[in-house]
Formats: sequence, C-alpha cells, structure tokens
Amino acid sequence: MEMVFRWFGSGNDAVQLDQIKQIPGVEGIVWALHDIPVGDEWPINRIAEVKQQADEHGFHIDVVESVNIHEDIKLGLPTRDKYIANYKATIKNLASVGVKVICYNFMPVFDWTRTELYKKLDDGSTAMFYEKAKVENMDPMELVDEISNNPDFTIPGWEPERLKSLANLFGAYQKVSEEDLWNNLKYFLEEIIPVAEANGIKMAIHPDDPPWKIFGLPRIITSQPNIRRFLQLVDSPSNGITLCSGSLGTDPNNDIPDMVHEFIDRIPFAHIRNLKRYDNGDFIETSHRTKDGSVDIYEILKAYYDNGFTGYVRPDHGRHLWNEKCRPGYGLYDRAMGIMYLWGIWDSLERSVNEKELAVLDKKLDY
Ligand SMILES: O=C(O)C(=O)C[C@H](O)[C@H](O)CO
Ligand SMILES: [Fe+2]
Repeated sequence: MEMVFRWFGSGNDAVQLDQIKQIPGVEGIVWALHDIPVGDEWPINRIAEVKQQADEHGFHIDVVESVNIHEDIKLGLPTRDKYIANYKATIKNLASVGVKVICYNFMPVFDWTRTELYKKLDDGSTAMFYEKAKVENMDPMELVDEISNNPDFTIPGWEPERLKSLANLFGAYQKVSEEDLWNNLKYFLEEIIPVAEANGIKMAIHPDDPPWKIFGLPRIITSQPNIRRFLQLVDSPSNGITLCSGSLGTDPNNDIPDMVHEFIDRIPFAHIRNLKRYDNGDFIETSHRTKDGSVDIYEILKAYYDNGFTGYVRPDHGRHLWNEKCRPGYGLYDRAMGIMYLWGIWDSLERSVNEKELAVLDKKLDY
C-alpha cells in the first residue's frame, strides 16, 4: 500500500506540508482546488502551483479528492453536458501533471453529514458525531446553518454559496428517484470514463456518508450489491471506487473485508478509519484502533494484504486532540497516529508471511 495524506492547500489547512513530512511513510498528498466553483474547469496554472508545492517537499500529487460533480449532472438536466465537458477538460489537465486517481462522490446536495463536529469524548478529545433521530426530525436548513457557519474553514461540500439555493435544489430532487440517479450516474460515466482511460486516470467514487437516505434524498453508493451494480455500469479498470471503511462501516450489514476481496481490482484508493456504532443508529468517529470502534481495521488491512494491494491509502477522519485547532476530522495528531497503527499492522503482516516462507524453506533444506 502507498500511504498518502489529505491536505487542503496553502492557507486553507491548519496542517503544514513540513509537518506531514514527519509522519513515517507518507509519499504523497491528497489534494484539490477547493476554491474553484463546482462545475468549472480546473485551470492548469493552479494545478501546477500545487504540484510545485508538493515537489518542494518531495511529495507526489497522484491522488485528487474531490473533483465535485455539479448538481445538474446528478439531476440529469439538459445543462449537464456543459459541466461534463468541463469535467473532461479537468481530467485531461490533471493527467498532464501526472495525476493517477480522482476521488469523487455522487451524493445529492450534501457531501458527508454529521450532527456535531466536535462532540466531547470521555478522554477529553472531540470527534464528529451523527445522531440519527436528530437528522430524521430536523429541517436540513438548520444543519446547513450549523455546519456551513464553521468559523475557521469552509468545509468541502458545505460551501455557503452553493447551499444558498438549497430550497430550489430540494424541489428539483423531488422528481428524482433512485433509479433516475442510477441513470444519471451511468450517463456521466459513459461520457467521462473513456477520457479517463485515454489519460491513464482511474476514477474512484466515494461511498455515500452515511450510506442511507437522508432528508428524503436518494442515495445509491451504499452497499456491496450496489457497488457491484455501480462497477457494471461501465465495466472498465478506470471506473473504480474509493473504498471508505468509515462511510460503509456505519451500516453493520456492510462486510468491508468481503468487499475488499470482491472488488480488489477496482479499488485504486482506500480510506481507512474507525467509528463506534450505537444500537439506535448513532455513531461517533474514533481512533483507528480496532478495539476503539466497531470496524475491524485489522481484518480490513489483512484483506488488502492478502490480495497484494498496491493502491493508495489514507487515514480518513480522526479525532481532535491536545486542543489542536483544525478542520473537523482533519487534525494532524490522530491521523498521524492512525497511520502508525496501519503501518504496525501492515509491517507485522509482511513479517509474518516472510517468516512463514522462511520456515518452509528451512524445512525443505533439512531434507
Ligand atoms: O466522508 C468521508 O469519509 C470522506 O472521506 C468524504 C470524501 O472526501 C468525499 O465524499 C469525497 O468526494
Ligand atoms: Fe472517506
């Protein structure tokens, strides 16, 4: 596995590149041009700027997260074609500086959803929390006010400008069923996957977070059968997934190690994080350690290891520790510790396999 770390860009992240440099085994940054309006083409000079910043620190920029999808594409409106044309141009621009993987999602209106960004845990740290009943009984506008008015940073997917037109968007989605969303996704993929193939890029859809319907909006990238269906929409190595253990792990029916085994050839990028599920459907993000949450991080890594996984991995969200001021979920310390936990498992898997092989060889030599 190749370790990468998400960085929101100069002046847009509390974490600096020279700090990331000190985390063992990180080879690249996962980045995006967060200020470019959704649907516009990413300019080549801005892309080159990030490449240069990464180069100066010896990082690669192989993975981009996210090139977001304009709502007109998800809604299947006639105007989608112009945004798809821009998307294709962005794919080509990114390929021209060596980008290999583009992570994106196809969730209507909202990106990931939580009800509290800084919920206090027993140990005094804070983490992102989802209260199911609250979402079920809440006016989405209230949530938007809470999340988008974060004083320190604009949160991707929750940009205040975009959410201003929320009422109209909700109205537009009333006519869009899950099957319509599948069709709109297929239309998009049939357009862009050939461009990705021609430019050596793997597209990697991120699962819906959480993987169920919220506020009556359709959601489809939620489960193993649905991911199977997604991969068949366009059956190409360039049409892949970002397998996110945290998003899928909020639903106890999702067997993530089994998904790793089934989809391994179509996983260019893995998000690995843990969370604790409660019986009432609430969940809170935890440290990466298997014992601290409900997701078996060891089994997931073992599944990757057993399948000879060589793709990109990043620790996903973490808790906020030691009073750090950071983007929700994206502090330095817990993600750095998460990486060391992942390496600890990975290195010992590697060592134990090598030792087993050596023992077999020794036995053969004895004869
Ligand atoms: O919710 C998560 O687990 C994420 O990693 C969010 C992703 O960055 C986003 O949905 C990608 O487009
Ligand atoms: Fe994720």
